[in-house]
Amino acid sequence: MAADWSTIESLPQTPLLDLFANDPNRLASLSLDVAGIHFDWSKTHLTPEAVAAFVELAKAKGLAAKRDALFGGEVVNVTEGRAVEHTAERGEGNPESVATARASHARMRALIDAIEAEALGPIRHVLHIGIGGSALGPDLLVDALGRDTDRYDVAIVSNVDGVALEEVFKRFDPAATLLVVASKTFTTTETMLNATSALQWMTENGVEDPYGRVIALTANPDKAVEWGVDETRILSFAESVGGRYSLWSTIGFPAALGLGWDAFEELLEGAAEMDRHFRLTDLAQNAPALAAFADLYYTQVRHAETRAPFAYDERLRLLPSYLQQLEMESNGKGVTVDGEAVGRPTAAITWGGVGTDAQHAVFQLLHQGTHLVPVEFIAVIEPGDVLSDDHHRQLLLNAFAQGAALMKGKKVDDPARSYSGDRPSSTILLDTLDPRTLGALIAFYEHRVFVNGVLLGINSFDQFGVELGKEMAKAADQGGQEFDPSTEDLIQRAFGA
Ligand SMILES: O=P(O)(O)OC[C@H]1O[C@H](O)[C@H](O)[C@@H](O)[C@@H]1O
Repeated sequence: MAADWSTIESLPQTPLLDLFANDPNRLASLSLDVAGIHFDWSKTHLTPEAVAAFVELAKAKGLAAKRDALFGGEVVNVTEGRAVEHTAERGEGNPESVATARASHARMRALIDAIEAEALGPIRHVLHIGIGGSALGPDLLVDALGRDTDRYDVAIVSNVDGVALEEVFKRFDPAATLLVVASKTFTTTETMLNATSALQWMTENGVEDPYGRVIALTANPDKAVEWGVDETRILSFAESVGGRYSLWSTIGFPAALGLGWDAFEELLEGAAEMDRHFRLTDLAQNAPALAAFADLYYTQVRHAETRAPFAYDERLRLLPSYLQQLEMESNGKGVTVDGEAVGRPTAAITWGGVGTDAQHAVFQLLHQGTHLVPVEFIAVIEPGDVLSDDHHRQLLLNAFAQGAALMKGKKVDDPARSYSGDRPSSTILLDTLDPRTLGALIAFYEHRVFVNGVLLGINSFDQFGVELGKEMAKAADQGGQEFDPSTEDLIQRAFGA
């Protein structure tokens, strides 16, 4: 089979219900189970033939070699001349990098033991300050897994809007607060300003040695020292761990402290299990690869501009925003690794929400709107609540029924009340939501992003697109630079002459 996009573009476009009718084996061939997670792509337009064509394309794009290079610690982030080693944090990768990660985890564990033993005083509150990858991952973990623990009260603050910090100041006791400053670069404006204000709040409220209560999580320890953090409380991680891939590193500290060390280790083990699946399984049976094939089918062949994950589980309510950074910052690119224009759409816009809430708000567009939106349902079989079974039963049945309705549609005489159907969805069903399964789920998404990037020929691991806005904000702050009339007017209105 020719291994290019045209093969995939010329595949027959058969409606979903016909695909089921024509192939009694469809469900079995388009679903699989890995690491306590069931994946079902049978309600997408993928077919065994489409998968075979994508496997050929992946071969032509050198996916296997690129995957080996990723796990081998080679420089795959070419524009920044760096290896990409988040998998080493969970024990999978170049042995030297794995050893470095283990050593940094050991230091993190020792510090957590010391905090638990009250070496830094009677800590009850943990104020974690970071933004982007230094906040979204920890926030997801703590929110998803920390509901039933009373170990520590963890707050994650990212926004430079002082309102975000003030909310936490109102409920935290400064005398019992640990301040965690998380920044890979230790230069991010928002984080450094928030950290300074938090230190000031501690000082103003009588904490004698506020610096003694600061933990820094960073790949730039020198900057943390310069900022005043004692070396014994700097938990560094490797430069080769990207910001949006960093929750496995010491950036996961608030999760490890808030959930306990065993939970953090289980998270890493679950991710490692997905790593091994991704590294060792045939692409036709490989969960991250199949998910990426479905993504690419819709962006390239059906011209879908967005994709929408809906978490049918309150505990996973932060998953869509976590995925927005992971997917859009990684694959929202316009040039290939060789600097050429990609010439085809790259990442879909990731949006989504929480079920069942979203059904009563945005699902109208999914069922009858004019955009094709591949939907992803994420649900958990074991309930997170102890109320009557009705709650969880309603939650799951709604998720399943939505997928069925999108596919089946409904034709009636009144066009306003008709549903076209043939709208795709995939389902990700976790046995339970524990650290291990969540680790595997997040690693699945990471590798899916990687496969998308390789097939598109782009570098998923840089993010130069965020720089220009930062530069211009800095210039505006420093003054002396002339902007366009609109921007000048806005500055004038907000701050006067
Ligand atoms: O961890 P930091 O160095 O503070 O960076 C925080 C975040 O800001 C940057 O602008 C990037 O877009 C993100 O990828 C990064 O996670």
